[in-house]
Amino acid sequence: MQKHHPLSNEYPRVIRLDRGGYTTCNIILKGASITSWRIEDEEQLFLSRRTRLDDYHKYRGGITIVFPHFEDWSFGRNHGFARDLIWSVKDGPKTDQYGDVHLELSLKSNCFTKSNWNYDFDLQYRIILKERSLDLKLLVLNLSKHETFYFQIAFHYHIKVKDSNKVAVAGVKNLMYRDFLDSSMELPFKTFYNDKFQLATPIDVVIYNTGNALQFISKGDDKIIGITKTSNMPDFSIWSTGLRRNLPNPREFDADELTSFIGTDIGNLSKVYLAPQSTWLASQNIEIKKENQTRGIMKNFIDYFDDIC
Ligand SMILES: O=P(O)(O)OC[C@H]1O[C@@H](O)[C@H](O)[C@@H](O)[C@@H]1O
Repeated sequence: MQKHHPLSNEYPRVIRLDRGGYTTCNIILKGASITSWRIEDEEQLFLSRRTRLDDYHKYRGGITIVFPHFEDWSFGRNHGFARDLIWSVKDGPKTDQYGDVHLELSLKSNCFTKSNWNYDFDLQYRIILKERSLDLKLLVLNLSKHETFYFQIAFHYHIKVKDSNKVAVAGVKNLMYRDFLDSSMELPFKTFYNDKFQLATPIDVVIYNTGNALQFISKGDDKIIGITKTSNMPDFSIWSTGLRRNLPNPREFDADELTSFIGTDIGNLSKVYLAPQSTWLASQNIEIKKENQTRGIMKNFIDYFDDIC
C-alpha cells in the first residue's frame, strides 16, 4: 500500500504499471486518467500534444471516467467530476502470479462533489495491466443510509489509430443508434442493418443495448481492438473532433492528429439507480491484436479476399 495524504504535494501524481517487455501503463491521479498504455513499446492510446497535463485542464486523450453524469450537466462540468478530481491509491501497484500488474484507486464524496451532487459515494477503480489487454473494473458504493441516487457511468476512451476513417466497428447488426450529426433525421433512432459500420469523421453517434463484445477493425494499422464488457455497460458512443454539436474543437489538436484517434464511451448512459448501502459493479477488457495475429481466428474464408478484390 502506498502511503499518501490527499493534501500533501509529495504523494505520487503519476503511477506507472510495468509488466516487463516494455508493456506499461501510466495513470495520473487527476481523474484516474490512463494517459499511456504501451504494448511491447507501442503506444495504444491517443493523447494530444496540446494537452496540458496539469490539475486544471481537461485531458484530450487517454482513458478517463464519465461519472456521475454523461454529457452536459446543469450541476457541473460535462461528463461529471470524476475525471477532474484527484483520486487516491487504495492498493498497488502489485504484480500477481501471472505477471499482471494491479492498481486500485478510489474517489470518495467530499465537500466539492456534494456541492455538485449531494450524495455520499465511493467510486472504486481497479486497473489490471495484462499482456495485450487492460482490465478495467468499477465499483460504485452508495454510502448513504437513507438516500437512493442514480448515475451515468462510462469509460471515455481515446484509442490511437493510424486513420480513423479506415476503422469499422463490428458487432452492430440490428442495434439501434442515434446520429447526432444527421440534421435530416426525422426519427430519433436508426438501426444498423449490417454487422459492420464504417466510421467517417466527423462522427457523433450513440449505439444502445450492445452485446458483451465489440470490435474496432483498424485497417490503417492492421489492428483489431476488442472490447468485452459486463452486460450492465450496454451503451456505446463514437465521436471524433469537429465543429458540430459538442465535439472536441479541432483547435485542441495538432493538424496531424485530427484523424489519429477513435473517441468512444462505453458504459451505462441511461440511469443506474442505487439503493442506500448497496453497490454496483461493472468491468471491461480492452485487448489489442495485430491483424496478422488474428487472421485465422477472426476471418472466414471469403474475408481473406477482402484486400485482393
Ligand atoms: O470533450 P469531451 O467532454 O471529452 O467530450 C467528447 C465527446 O464525448 C462523448 O461522450 C460525446 O458523445 C460527444 O458528443 C463528445 O464530443
